[in-house]
Amino acid sequence: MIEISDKVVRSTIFKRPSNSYKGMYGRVLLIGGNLNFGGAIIMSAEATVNSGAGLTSVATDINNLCSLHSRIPEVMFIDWRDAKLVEAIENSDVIAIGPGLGLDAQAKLLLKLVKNTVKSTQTVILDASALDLLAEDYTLLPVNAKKIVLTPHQKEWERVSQIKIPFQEDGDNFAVLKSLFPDNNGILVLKSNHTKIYDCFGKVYQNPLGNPGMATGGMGDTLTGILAGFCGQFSAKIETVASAVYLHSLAGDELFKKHYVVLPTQLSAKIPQLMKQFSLE
Ligand SMILES: NC(=O)C1=CN([C@@H]2O[C@H](COP(=O)(O)OP(=O)(O)OC[C@H]3O[C@@H](n4cnc5c(N)ncnc54)[C@H](O)[C@@H]3O)[C@@H](O)[C@H]2O)[C@@H](O)CC1
Ligand SMILES: Nc1ncnc2c1ncn2[C@@H]1O[C@H](COP(=O)(O)OP(=O)(O)O)[C@@H](O)[C@H]1O
Ligand SMILES: [Mg+2]
Repeated sequence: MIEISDKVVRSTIFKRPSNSYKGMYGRVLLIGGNLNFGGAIIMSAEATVNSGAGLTSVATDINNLCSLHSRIPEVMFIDWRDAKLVEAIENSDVIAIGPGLGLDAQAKLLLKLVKNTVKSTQTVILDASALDLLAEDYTLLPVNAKKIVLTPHQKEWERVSQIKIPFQEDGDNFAVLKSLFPDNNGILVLKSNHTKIYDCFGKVYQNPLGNPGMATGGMGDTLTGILAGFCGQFSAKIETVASAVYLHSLAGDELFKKHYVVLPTQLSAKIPQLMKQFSLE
């Protein structure tokens, strides 16, 4: 097991060349946010924009349009019932699906659409409701993607893996990963107070940072947004995923020094400044 350190983050985040343009830093599509959980996908989107994605789009329920645009004008909106969504999936480098998605027929349809549309050049992140849908039907896993990142909290992983909490053996998690991803293209971010990240080749990173102030709804949605931003800009490998997890907790720890509770949106706002520091070190 490797403990994630500043060094991993420094090797991930690079100084941007002066001739940079938005097309170089990833087209990210986030899918989620039903009538009840619109805030979840808005928090993800805020994190994706703050973590430097070149272009961020959100496919969500039409009722979220005004709140999304008034909160984050940098983000483009797609009605998730619009047929244009297929094109949006095809044109994205990273697709993250799940925050606030829900478990109804529309949610299943969207996950199936992602599964049937993604190609071997794209990265897919599955979080929250998408993981619960996956636990009910493993054929929904978008195995054609170049990389598939699963980001369950403990309960979600229990449902997907059918291993009971507490997860004591890394070997059990590797076995499930191997069975889900015969092409070895999966990464597992098993979230907890000491999040662990596994690939299919036996590598495991552990996050030394984080704090109980982060036990706030939306904190995982925010991590998903950062992961999507990082995978869009930097290569979609385990070190990039580990860097996103580490930076999320580092931002949380900075806030926790002076705040009893760490708010996901305040954490997001800290990300650009931290990325700057790591790009200079
Ligand atoms: N503002 C919003 O709109 C929010 C919407 N959310 C959405 O709500 C939907 C349901 O997600 P939830 O995660 O609440 O529901 P889940 O039912 O998946 O998880 C909560 C349950 O898991 C148990 N649990 C055990 N270990 C846990 C651990 N380490 N961390 C978290 N829970 C643990 C809890 O006790 C609880 O019973 C998802 O679509 C999610 O994205 C949440 O992300 C919270 C914020
Ligand atoms: N006590 C804690 N210590 C460190 N990190 C925590 C703690 N509680 C929660 N977190 C972090 O917050 C996030 C919670 O994710 P999740 O449960 O999916 O939240 P949500 O679905 O509400 O957005 C994870 O990244 C987890 O590691
Ligand atoms: Mg979550």
